[in-house]
Amino acid sequence: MSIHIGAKKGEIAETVLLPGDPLRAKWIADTFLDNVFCYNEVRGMLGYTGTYQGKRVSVQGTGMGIPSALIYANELITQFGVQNLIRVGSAGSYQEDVKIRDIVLAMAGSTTSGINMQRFHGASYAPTASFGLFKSAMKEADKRNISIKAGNVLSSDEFYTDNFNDYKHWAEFGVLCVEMETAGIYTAAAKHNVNALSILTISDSLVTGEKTTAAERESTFTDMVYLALGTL
Ligand SMILES: O=P(O)(O)O[C@H]1O[C@H](CO)[C@@H](O)[C@H]1O
Ligand SMILES: O=c1cc[nH]c(=O)[nH]1
Repeated sequence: MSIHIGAKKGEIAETVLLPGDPLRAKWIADTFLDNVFCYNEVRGMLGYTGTYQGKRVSVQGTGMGIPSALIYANELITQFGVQNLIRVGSAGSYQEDVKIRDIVLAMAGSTTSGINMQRFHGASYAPTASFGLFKSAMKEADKRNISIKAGNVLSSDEFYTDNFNDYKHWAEFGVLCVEMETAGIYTAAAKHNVNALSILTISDSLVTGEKTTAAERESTFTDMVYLALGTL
């Protein structure tokens, strides 16, 4: 057991899917996995292990934002030997051609978080996806005929910003969408020499104002889960 994860040694698989929402973790376990058991209820941040096509896999809620996600990423890697961290999250589109329910593979995670500025003494570190996981997800997307977008995403420290139009600056520099954890998870994975990938489904668009409902965000993003499970 670690401070925030109530699993015994060996109860968590080498590959863990990481939704921000713990109820999305439950939905993924209930919908896609066999032989499922719940290994974590600490703070309601549900974690499950099961099998997908005979292969062991876990799914663990991370909560929202880099500080919360880093607690789970660090404990999963250092206490439970996790090798592959695959975020399955929702994101807001910054680009006209990135539409609601589109899937984005995050090649890199820009961020407004201060964590890496502190760590690298004011210099700018570029957290990136693991190439192997990225290639596997692309291959699965081709196999399933799921169209994807890939590029830079913004991991923001704020959901509610003071100036809505600030997003346009990131958009001008090619950032595809905004979420709140990828840059932290990629950095933790790099530090510990394990693999990470963020697969994101567009839940709303800052460009058009369209939104999906909370229920939809919890439980209808099936293609992204198939891409994540396809990397096993
Ligand atoms: O749907 P999840 O995975 O939680 O991801 C996005 O949704 C939350 C904000 O509503 C943030 O965690 C953001 O990264
Ligand atoms: O962090 C997030 C997630 C979805 N949509 C947003 O606008 N921000």
